[in-house]
Amino acid sequence: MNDMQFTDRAVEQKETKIAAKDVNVHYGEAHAIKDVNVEIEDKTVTAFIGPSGCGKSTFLRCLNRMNDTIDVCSVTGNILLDGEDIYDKRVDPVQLRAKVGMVFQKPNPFPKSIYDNVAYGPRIHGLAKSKAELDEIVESALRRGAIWEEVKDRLDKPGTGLSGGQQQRLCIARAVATEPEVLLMDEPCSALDPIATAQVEELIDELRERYSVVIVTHSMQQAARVSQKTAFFHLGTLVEFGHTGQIFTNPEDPRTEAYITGRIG
Ligand SMILES: Nc1ncnc2c1ncn2[C@@H]1O[C@H](COP(=O)(O)OP(=O)(O)OP(=O)(O)O)[C@@H](O)[C@H]1O
Repeated sequence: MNDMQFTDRAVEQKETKIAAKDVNVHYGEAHAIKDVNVEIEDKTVTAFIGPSGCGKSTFLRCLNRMNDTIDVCSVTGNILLDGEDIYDKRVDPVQLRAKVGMVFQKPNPFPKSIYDNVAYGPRIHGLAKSKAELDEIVESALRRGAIWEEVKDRLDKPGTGLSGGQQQRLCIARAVATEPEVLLMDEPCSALDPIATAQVEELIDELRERYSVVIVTHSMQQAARVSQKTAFFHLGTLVEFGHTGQIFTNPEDPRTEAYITGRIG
């Protein structure tokens, strides 16, 4: 692990954005997440790592109630966003997902123009009062997605006509267009080539100035490059959570050490 680069060695404590308390997730009889407690900080990139099937994506989906869409899935415990329980029955999941945006493994632009991909969320949430205001929101989101320069002359062309890496940055622009507070990313680079991966990683580093970012990744190099905090999951349990540098260089739990040295997974 000595060849890894870490983004931020400063041990700077940020405010808690999301607090998970005693979270358990079942798919029918299968117990996928076991008593997870964790505090995710604002303006920080947190990486979820661990072997395939350990529950990273399941836990990520708890954070914006995406698991609600899976019939057999039940979630217990509390997940607080700025101290408010997101599973409270007064919370509208659609509003919640505007605040806690998500970017998926495979870029999934809508079959619409580049402009409409980004304008969709702001339109349904009534964020713009005029066409000029909507234009501004779209431009600003595409800039934050680091793709404005590449698409500004073809905003009316289909989003699906872009390269994979451009599509993923468009999806990031779409996610930030509704002014989220948290961005969840489920292996956002796994369908991208190394150049597009580097661009998205650079973008993730910029996004943390404004958002709390949580990224699921299979690549320990990626976790080391982009995150300040790392959570290691194993068999549905959160085994270890701490500063990325500490997790990779001086893990406390033998299971974490076995994973990062390639002995499990
Ligand atoms: N929709 C579902 N229905 C039933 N079981 C599921 C469902 N999604 C996940 N699981 C189960 O929950 C467990 C955790 O899966 P999950 O996808 O969260 O793991 P993961 O760590 O993200 O894996 P990977 O790295 O392979 O994506 C696995 O045993 C998986 O089979």
